[in-house]
Amino acid sequence: MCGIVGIVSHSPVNQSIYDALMVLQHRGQDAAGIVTADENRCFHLRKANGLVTDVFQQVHMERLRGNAGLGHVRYPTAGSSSEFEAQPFYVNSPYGVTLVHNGNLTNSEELKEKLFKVARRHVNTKSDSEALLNILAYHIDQTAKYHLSPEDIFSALRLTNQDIRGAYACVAMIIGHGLVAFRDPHGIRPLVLGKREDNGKTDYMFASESVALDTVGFEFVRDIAPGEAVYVTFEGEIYSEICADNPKLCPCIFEYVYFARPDSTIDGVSVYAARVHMGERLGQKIAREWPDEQIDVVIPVPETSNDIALRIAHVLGVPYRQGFVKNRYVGRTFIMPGQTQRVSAVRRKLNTIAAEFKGKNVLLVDDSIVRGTTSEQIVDMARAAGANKIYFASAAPEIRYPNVYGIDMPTKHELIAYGRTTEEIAKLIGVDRLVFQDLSSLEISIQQENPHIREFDTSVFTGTYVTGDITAEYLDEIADQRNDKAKK
Ligand SMILES: O=P(O)(O)OC[C@H]1O[C@H](OP(=O)(O)OP(=O)(O)O)[C@H](O)[C@@H]1O
Ligand SMILES: NC(=O)CC[C@H](N)C(=O)O
Ligand SMILES: [Mg+2]
Repeated sequence: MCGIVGIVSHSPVNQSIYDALMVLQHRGQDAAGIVTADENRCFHLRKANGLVTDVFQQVHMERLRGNAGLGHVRYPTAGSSSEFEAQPFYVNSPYGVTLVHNGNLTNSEELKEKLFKVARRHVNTKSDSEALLNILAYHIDQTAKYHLSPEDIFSALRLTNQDIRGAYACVAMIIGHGLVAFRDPHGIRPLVLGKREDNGKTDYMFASESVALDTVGFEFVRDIAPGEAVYVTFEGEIYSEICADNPKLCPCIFEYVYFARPDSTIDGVSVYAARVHMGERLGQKIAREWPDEQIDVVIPVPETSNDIALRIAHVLGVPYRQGFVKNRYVGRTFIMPGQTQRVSAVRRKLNTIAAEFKGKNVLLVDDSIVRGTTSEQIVDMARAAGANKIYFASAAPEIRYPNVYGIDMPTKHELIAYGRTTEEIAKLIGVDRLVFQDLSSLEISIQQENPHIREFDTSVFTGTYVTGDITAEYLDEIADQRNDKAKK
C-alpha cells in the first residue's frame, strides 16, 4: 500500500503534491516521487529513495513546474527497493504517459510477456507498476487517434482492466489530455476524488486517503467506485465511467486495522470510528472471556492501536496509560523492507515508563500481530519494567496467510500465527494470556459505519482471495521470490 496523489489545477501544483505526500508518508517510507506537466507539454520528474523530506530539496521543487502532476510514496511489494522502481513511471509513447500505482498485480510476468510479444514494448524493471503503465499505454496507442476523446480513454481502460489482475488504485497523466484515475473491480485499495474552487475555476485532486485532500484545501467529493475511471482534462472538464464487468466493492480490511490514518474516511467509513468500534468489541470479548483476570491498566502499543486501547479501557473500566513512549523520528516498523531493520527499529522506537508497569497486571493492546516483531520485544520491555502479569490483545484476528494485493507479506512462514494456536503464540511472545478479535467482530466494526460494504478482502485471515484467481503455485512462487532471504 503506497500513497498516491494526482492534481489538475489552474495554478502550480508542486507544493500541494508535496504537502499531500507528507500526510500520506505512513503508506510508504521507501521512496518518493513527483512528476508535473508544464504548458510546453514537458514532464518534470524527481524520484529517489527516502522520505518525502529527504527526496525533495528546494532545487527539485523549483524544477517541478506546471499546473498538473502526480505524486507517490512507495512501500515495495514487487521487484526491489531500488530507486529505479520508485514511482511515478514514465513512457514516451503514445503522447507521453506517467503513472502512479498503489496495489499489486498478480499477473505481471504474463503481462510482460504479452507486452513483448504483442506490443514490442520493453519493461526495464521488475516492477508490476511499470508493466501496468505499459499495458495502459499500449491500449491507448491502439485507439490510433491524434486526440483522445473521453470515450477513447475509457475504452483503453476497459481493455486494460481485462488484461491486468490483482489490486490497483492508479492515476495516470497523459500529455495534451489530462489525468485519469482508476480503481480495480474490487476496489481493494482506496482512492478518493476532491475539488477546490479557485477564482470561479474548479481544481480536481485524487488521493489514496481523504486526509490528503483536507491538508491541501480540497473538499471531499466521493470515493472512486470499483472498476470506475475518472478522467479530468487539463481544461478542468470531468468525465467518469465504469470500465469493468461486474465490479463489486471488497476493500482490504487491513486498511482499517493498520494502514490508513485515523483522520481519513475510506469508502464511507471513518477509520477512527472503525478502530473505536474494534476496541468496543474486543473489550467486550475480554470482559466475557476473562472474568477472573485482574487487569490493573490498559497500555497501547503506539501508535496505531492508541484509539483501540482507549476504548477497551473504557469498556473494562480500567485506567488507560501511555506506558510506552514513541520516538517520533522513527517511522513505522512493519513497512520497513527487511526483518533485521524491523527488529532494531522497534527498540529504537519504543521505550517504557517503568512506573506504569511496576508490580501491575498490564493489558497490552495492538492493532495486529503479524510477524510478532513488535510484540516479542515490547513484552520483554514490559517485563524488564517490572510488570507482574502481562496480557495481550490484538484488534485483528490471527494473520495466517500471505497477502498478494499490496501488503508485503509474501510467505506464511514469516507469520507468527501460521500453524500455531493462540496458546502457542502467547508462549512465543512471552505473555500470560492472549486474545484475538473474531473476524466477524472486526467486519461489523467497519460495516457499522457503512452497511453497504458487504464484503472485504480478508485473505490474510482466511486464505480466500477476492479475485478468485490465486493458486497455490502462485503463492509458492512469490514466497520463493520475495522471502527475506531472497530479497537480500
Ligand atoms: O507483528 P509485527 O510484524 O511487528 O507487525 C504488527 C505491528 O506493526 C505495526 O506497527 P508499526 O510500528 O508499523 O506502526 P504504528 O506506529 O503505526 O503502530 C502494527 O501497528 C503492529 O504494532
Ligand atoms: N504497496 C504498493 O502499493 C506497491 C506498488 C507497487 N506494487 C510497487 O511495488 O511499487
Ligand atoms: Mg504498531
